[in-house]
Parts: sequence; C-alpha cells; structure tokens
Amino acid sequence: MISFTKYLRNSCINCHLHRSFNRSYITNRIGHLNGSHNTKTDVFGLRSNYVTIRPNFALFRNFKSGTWKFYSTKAAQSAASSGSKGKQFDKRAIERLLSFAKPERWKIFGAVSVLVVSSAVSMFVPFAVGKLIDMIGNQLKSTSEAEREQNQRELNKFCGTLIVIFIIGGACNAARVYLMSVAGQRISKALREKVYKAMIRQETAFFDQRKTGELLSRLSSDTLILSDLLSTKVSDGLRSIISTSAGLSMMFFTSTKLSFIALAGVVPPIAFLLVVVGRYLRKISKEVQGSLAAANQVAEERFSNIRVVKTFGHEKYESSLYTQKLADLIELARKEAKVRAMFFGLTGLSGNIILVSSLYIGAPMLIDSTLTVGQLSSFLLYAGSVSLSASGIANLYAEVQKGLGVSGPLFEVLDKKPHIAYEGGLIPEGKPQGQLDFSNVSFAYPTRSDVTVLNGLNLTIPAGAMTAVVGGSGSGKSTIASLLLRFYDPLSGHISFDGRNVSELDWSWLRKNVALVSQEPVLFSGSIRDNIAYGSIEDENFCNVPEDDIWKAAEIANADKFIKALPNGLDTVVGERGITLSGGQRQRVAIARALMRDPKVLLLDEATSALDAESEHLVQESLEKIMHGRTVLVIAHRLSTVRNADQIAVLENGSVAELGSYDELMSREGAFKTLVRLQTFDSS
Ligand SMILES: Nc1ncnc2c1ncn2[C@@H]1O[C@H](COP(=O)(O)OP(=O)(O)OP(=O)(O)O)[C@@H](O)[C@H]1O
Repeated sequence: MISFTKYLRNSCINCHLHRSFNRSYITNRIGHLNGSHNTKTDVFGLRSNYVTIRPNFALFRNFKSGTWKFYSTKAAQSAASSGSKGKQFDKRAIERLLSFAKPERWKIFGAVSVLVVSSAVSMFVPFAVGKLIDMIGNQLKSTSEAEREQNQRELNKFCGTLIVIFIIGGACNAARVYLMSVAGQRISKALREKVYKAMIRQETAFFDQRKTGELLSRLSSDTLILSDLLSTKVSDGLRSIISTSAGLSMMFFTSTKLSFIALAGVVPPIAFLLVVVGRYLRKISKEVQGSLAAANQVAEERFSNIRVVKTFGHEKYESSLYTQKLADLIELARKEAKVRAMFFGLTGLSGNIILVSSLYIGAPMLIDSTLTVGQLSSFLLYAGSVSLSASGIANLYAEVQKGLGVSGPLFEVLDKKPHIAYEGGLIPEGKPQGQLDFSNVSFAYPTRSDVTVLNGLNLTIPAGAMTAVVGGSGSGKSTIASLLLRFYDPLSGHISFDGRNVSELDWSWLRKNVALVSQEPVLFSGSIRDNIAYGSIEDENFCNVPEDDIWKAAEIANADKFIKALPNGLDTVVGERGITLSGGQRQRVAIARALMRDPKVLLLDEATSALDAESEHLVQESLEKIMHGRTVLVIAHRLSTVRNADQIAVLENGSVAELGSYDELMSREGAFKTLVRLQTFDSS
C-alpha cells in the first residue's frame, strides 16, 4: 500500500488529492481519469473506486473484497457503456434488496398466494362477461316458454356463482393489500434500523464530510422508497405480471389469429421503449433524491439555527433559498414526469391500437361465424386488461430502476466500515492512573487534508495534575481534545493512555475514563434528569439511574439549587439542544452529566468562556471541586484561567513551543509572555 501511495504521488503531480494520498483517500471515493477529477466512481457499475495512474490504465478497488486490480481505461469505459458489469451490479443489488424482504417472506408468500386467487378472479371477469352476453343472446333467441325458463335458470345459477367468486376475489385482494402494507412497514423499519446503526457507528470524519439533511434523507425517504418497492410495488407488479400472462393466454385461447395480428405491431416497440426509459428513470431518480436531500439540508440547518436567522432577519432570504432548492427539485421531477408521461402515454396508445385493430379484424370473423359476439367481447376485454396490466409491468420496471438508483448510496453507507473500530480493543486491568502522552503526533483533518494542524507534537500530561494548553486561535488546542477522545486518529505518531496506545484500547473503555466538557455544551431535548443520566455507564438505557446519583452529580456541579427552583425539578424539559436553559445552567448540567461516569481524565475545553461573571464563578467553583484526583487538561482560550495549572503548554505551528508553570513561563521572554501581553493589551 505504501509503495502504491508513493507511486500515485509521483504520477499525479497536478493533483492535491493524490499528493496527500493516504489509505483513507483510497478507500474513500476518488475518481481520476487521465489526470483529471472524475467523480464517476462506478465505472464498472461495481462497488469499486478507481484512480488513473497512467493514461491507459486504471486501478480499481473492489469494496467488498478489498482487492486492487489493473484495467485498461478503454476496457473500463467500454464495459461501463455496454453495461455488462452494470448488469452484474443490478443482479447483486437486486439480490441484496430482496434479502431485506427475507424476514417478511411468510407475509409476502401469503400475499402472493391470495394475489394469485384475486388475479384469477379478475381474469375470469372478461370470460364471464362474454359468457353472460352469449347467455343473454340465447335467452333473447328463445322460441318457447320452457326454453326461456331453462335459459333463465342457467343464467341465475351462473350469476350466483359469479357473486360467490367475486366475494372471494375481493376478500383476497383486501388480504393482499393488508399483508403487503404490514410487510412494507416492517421492511422499512428494519432498513432504517440498519442504516441508522451503520451511520451512528461511523467515525467523526464521516459526519464532517456529510450534511445532516443528506443523512436524514437517506434514513427517511430512501428507505421508504426501497421498502415501498419491496412490498407494494412488487405486489402490484406481480399482479400485473399474472394478469398480463393470464390475459395473453386467454386472448390466444379465444382467438390465436386475432391475438397474433393485434400484438405483433405493438409489443416490440414498447419493449424497446421500456428498456431505454427505465435506464433514464434510474439516473434521474438518483438525481431527484440528491436534490431532495439538498432541500432537506437547507431546512434542517436553518431550523436548528433559527436564532441566527431571526437575529439577522433573513426569513425572506431563507425562504427564497429553500424555494430555489425546491425549484431544482421540481425541474428534475418535471424531467422524470415527462419521461414517465411519454412512456405511459405510449403504452395507453398501444392498448387502444390493440382494441381498435381487434375490432377491425374481428368484425369479419363475426360475419363468417369463426367468432361469436361473446367471444369477441371477451377478447376485447382481455386485450384492454392486458394493456392496463402491461403498463403495471412497465411501472414495476421503472420502480425497480428507481430503487436501484436509490440503493447505491444507501449500500455505500451500510458497507462503510468505520475507520475507528467501535467495539473490541484492549480493556486494561486495574484502576487507570490517567497519564497521557503525545509522541510525535501529526494530524490534518480528513476534510482538509492539505492543512497540517499538529506537526510532530510531543507532550506528557502527568496523572492527577492539571495541564493547560494555550495558543493562538486555530493553533490546534481543541484538536488535542478531539484526538484524545479518538474522534480522529493521528496521521503519524501516537497518543498513549497509561503507556498504552489509545488506538489499541477499547473505545467504550476510553470513553468511560475520559470525559469532555466543552465550550458550548449541547443537551438533548428531554428532561434534565435524562440529560444527566445520559452520562451514566451503569444503565444502558439510562432509565434506571438512581435519583440520588443524579442529585449528587448535580450538587457537585452546582446545579442542584437552580434545578430545585424549577417547577418540575429534574423533570423540567430543556427543549432542543437545551435551549430553555441559560448558558451557565446548561454548562452545569453538562458538568453533572460528565461526572456521572466518574472519569479519570477530564478535558475542559474552556468551559467558562461563554459565561457571565456569576455563572462563571459557579461553574469554576464546581470545576475546582471535581478536579481533585483526576488528570485535568484545560484547553484555555483566556490566559487568566491557567494560573493554577501545574504546567502550561504553549502551542505554535502545530507543536509545543514552550512548557512550564505559569511563573516559569512569565519569567522568560517567550511565546507565553507574548500571548499574555497581547491579551492584556486587548483587554485594556
Ligand atoms: N472538523 C474540522 N475539519 C476541518 N478543519 C478543522 C475542523 N476543526 C477545526 N479545524 C481547523 O483546525 C485548526 C485547529 O482548530 P482548533 O479548533 O483545534 O483550534 P483552537 O486552537 O482550539 O482554536 P480556538 O482557540 O479559536 O478555539 C483550525 O485551522 C480549524 O480551522
């Protein structure tokens, strides 16, 4: 892998992506063709990414097997245009889609069984109508009273049988709809569960690279399209297939000659259209979903930051932005509608052509008595029903193409293995001490890989002591906390906890022992009780956390008094992101939440910087109470807060420029003193 990376770096000198090539870039989607960016990663229609390393060759990586292969780019492109590998992808994708329906197989089997019965009943109708017409004709032609009575008895008997058959058909139809919609709901639930699970386990970089609206769209609308396809659409499609086959058989049974003539001119062009339009619909459906996700993204982001919108009075602008996104969506939907309309118009036209030509050719057959009026009527009704159900098949085909278009991005999420393993890893025995070491750590954010944030950083954070990290804005102070929590992994070097590389440690063990209280803590929209209990490690569902423990944490965090003063106490609902609490109250609830797990290491990302003097005092007091016996790393944005630190590290150009106590650093003419001077000057 390393030699390959170097090879790419050397061969793609114009491209910054390849210059900063690393494993995650290869596994993420990059497509370069002949030196230029090409975002069409699915050249083979397979789950593979490719990069061109010479004008005539492309390198592919198969997502599933993880293997790399060389292909000539020509072969790759012709394979893509011929769609040969695309068919392989279709087959695999369809198999995979069907596997989602597998747990509901008995419901689907039941639905298909009743579907066969209800379709048989529907197909019986034209035959019955033809027979009724002929029976009524015989009745009219009856010459004697006895013959008329006999014909009437037969007619009554036939009508009675018909009613029973129709009741059975109706009941079967109702059962089919019920079973399929229940199955659809359950498939949708299972799909959403799977996708949500896959998403939430991804590393932080995954969320940096994607927008919330896009993820929500995948979760809600894409899964709905697929479950609808696997239940209702498949069931309707099957009904159409059965009706078409039965209708065609009955047409041939009624008159072979008439069937051949009527169908020959219509079926081939329709079949051709079906394929062309289906492929187009698939492409456009993917675009429609993408556009819908973009519109959702705008709404989601604006609603969750509604105060910013209100502060700047940009309601009008935001409305027009959303309207613009909807206009993009409508434009695509209009294209889709046009193709669908053309297609269904043509299928309708073909149905009418079949009807008229059958009448035109059938009339002489009535005259020479090779066909009765009843038979011709049955034939016409069968032809009508075939043309209707054929458009049902076309619809199924279109829906399958749409589903395939949607399934690609969804499968991508399901298949994506998080770079940072969620489970497994080492769980050290005994009580942790809490010593942290950064050894030669270099780091760049995955979304901005060409900007080095930490550059060979070395820092030891002794157990049980307080270390402060200071530095200019954007110098990487908060990044240190993110790396300690393994939101990201360093590009090189390593971070250890009690001498053990954190990348080897069990993730949840690490999270139990390292807690973060950040500048602007976010609470969830439940009650204060729920929010504090969220920090507990004793109870997985946080419902049975003892109230005493919650009060104890609240007391240490100086939150107990304000909670008691609220009419609903611990059960006060805090609103989305804790919006109904003041900044200081939110901060103290967040401290109580962190305390619930009694962490050995406490990361304080300037927890008091956003507060007024009184709140700051309360929060500071609570922090001092909880620091004892823990390793504390304070990420300080204001230098006045670091006087009590055992050591202060000054960050500059991604590494530690100075290290020492407050007095030591102030006695030198160094980076820290310059920072203090700047800040004193600023504040004066
Ligand atoms: N998720 C991210 N993706 C890409 N770049 C990021 C991300 N978070 C931070 N950065 C960049 O990394 C650099 C260091 O950011 P960091 O938040 O660690 O700085 P800081 O020292 O804590 O700054 P401040 O004191 O202003 O909070 C900045 O240039 C910032 O723009």
